Amino acid sequence: MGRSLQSFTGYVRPFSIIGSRQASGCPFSKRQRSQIAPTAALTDEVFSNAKPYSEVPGPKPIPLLGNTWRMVPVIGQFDISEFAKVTQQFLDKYGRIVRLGGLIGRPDLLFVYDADEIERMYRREGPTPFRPAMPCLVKYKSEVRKDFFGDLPGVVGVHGEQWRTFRSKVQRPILQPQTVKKYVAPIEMVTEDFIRYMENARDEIGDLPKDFDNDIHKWSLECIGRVALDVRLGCLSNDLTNNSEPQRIIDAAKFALRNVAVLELKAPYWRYIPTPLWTKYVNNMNFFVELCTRYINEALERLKTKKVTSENDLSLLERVLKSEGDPKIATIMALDLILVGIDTISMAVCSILYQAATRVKQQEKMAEEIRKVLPDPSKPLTYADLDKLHYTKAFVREVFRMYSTVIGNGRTLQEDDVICGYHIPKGVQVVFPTIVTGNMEQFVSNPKEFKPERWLEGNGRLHSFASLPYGFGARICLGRRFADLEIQVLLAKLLRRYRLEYHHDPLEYAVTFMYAPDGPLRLRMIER
Ligand code: HEM
Repeated sequence: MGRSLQSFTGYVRPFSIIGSRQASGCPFSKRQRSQIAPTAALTDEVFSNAKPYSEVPGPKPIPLLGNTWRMVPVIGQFDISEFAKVTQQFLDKYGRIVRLGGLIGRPDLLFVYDADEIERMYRREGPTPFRPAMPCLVKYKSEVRKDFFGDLPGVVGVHGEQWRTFRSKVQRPILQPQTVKKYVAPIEMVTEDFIRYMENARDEIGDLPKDFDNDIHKWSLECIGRVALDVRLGCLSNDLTNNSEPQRIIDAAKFALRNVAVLELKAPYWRYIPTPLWTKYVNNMNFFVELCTRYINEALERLKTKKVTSENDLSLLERVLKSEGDPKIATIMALDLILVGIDTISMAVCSILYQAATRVKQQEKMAEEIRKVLPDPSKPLTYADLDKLHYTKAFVREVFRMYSTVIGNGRTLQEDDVICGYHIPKGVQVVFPTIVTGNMEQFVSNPKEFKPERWLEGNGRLHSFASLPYGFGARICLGRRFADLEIQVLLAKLLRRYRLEYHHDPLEYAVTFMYAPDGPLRLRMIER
């Protein structure tokens, strides 16, 4: 299934004057820092020298049909599941800035393939960057369940002051390293259960089942339940009945993953009438809202009798409950983390494990590093241990560069701008296709070579803004520290004891919601 353009740009952010802010989300931020100063203010002169918007190259819309048809599988020449290739084709055919206009019922998309320009735009973002995202969710939050979400509907699919106010309430506890440190042991426990689950799921030669990607989803659900709801959801149990709550949660997450793109791209009629798929979507979302509400109420009850001597005794959820005094904030925070924190990490892990299994030399280097840092496999992991896994982190970073899980980010222009010498009007949705820019010779030396060392050695070209897996600036991924933690714990635990292999037809990458290997992920797991 293809991921909709709207969702694609959904992983983007807006504009303002941030000055010298760094790509703070990245563990390699020092190295990644760009040498290029953010461009000075856009003067009248800059605008008057700019070429008009109408001259930006790009596919010309056909009268009546516009350009939308080009993205529709079967009739158009661009298959949405091949979106990574399409974005590359745009660059090859039209150059570093491409306008896709005439899209029925939506603003133009402007693809920018110039890392310097991308940097400039990110650095000039205002305090409330606008990442056009998830129209279904926007309608659900702002219309269907306005009764519940009210004036502080969270961060995902929310913009302007409402976004800023909500984000400022939850950002500190979520992003503080102290908070994340507290989750090393809980995530390790979930991951140990997952590895046991994998051991049981293997066949006699050690191959994992065809739908192993579903199992990875269960692990990520279990992780997010532990982080956002303070519970073990029980998704990794081997004998779930159809009606059990964990199975219903798994089904709801799967439904969201598979149907949002269909709703947003193929059948946007829900905007006007409540189609059956839309009604199912609303019921599915209601299920998540009820689930979060119930677990947050339980956490609130527990908190009433919990002995707390310092902030350090509190979980992330408890900190938000205590500091905000409004369980609604904690519920909506949990909901947002769940909505975007399952597929992203699952798809990233599918990609990372597949790359590890098919790159023997690099996998062995990771295993060696992990063995060195963790000589005793029975000793619980610490944050300090994880911090020492430099090569392993570089491997992950290199997977993100070459196979960008979130294929791009974007921002809706809130002011007119000059990009690559063209005057671009406000309202246009700018797309930063990291899947392409991370692989451009101009910004990365020998981009076709898979080389984790490039993130450690500091020689060669590596433009900070060519590959930004978690976005940048005020709207940067809120779950990135947890995402890094979950990935590192999984690799440390798994590769410490097992070798991963892959003995089937090579998997192609496709945009199946995110960018990930498409097909049965039959990894083989062999004791070291
Ligand atoms: C490897 C996994 C992940 C990747 C590649 C990823 C990537 C991204 C990107 C590119 C953005 C947009 C940032 C921007 O606009 O500049 C984003 C936003 C977001 N992510 Fe992640 N993410 C991942 C995992 C997670 C997880 C596990 C969670 C939750 C625990 C999460 C929660 C969020 C939230 C809430 C936002 C919206 C932030 C806002 O709009 O204020 N992400 N993510």
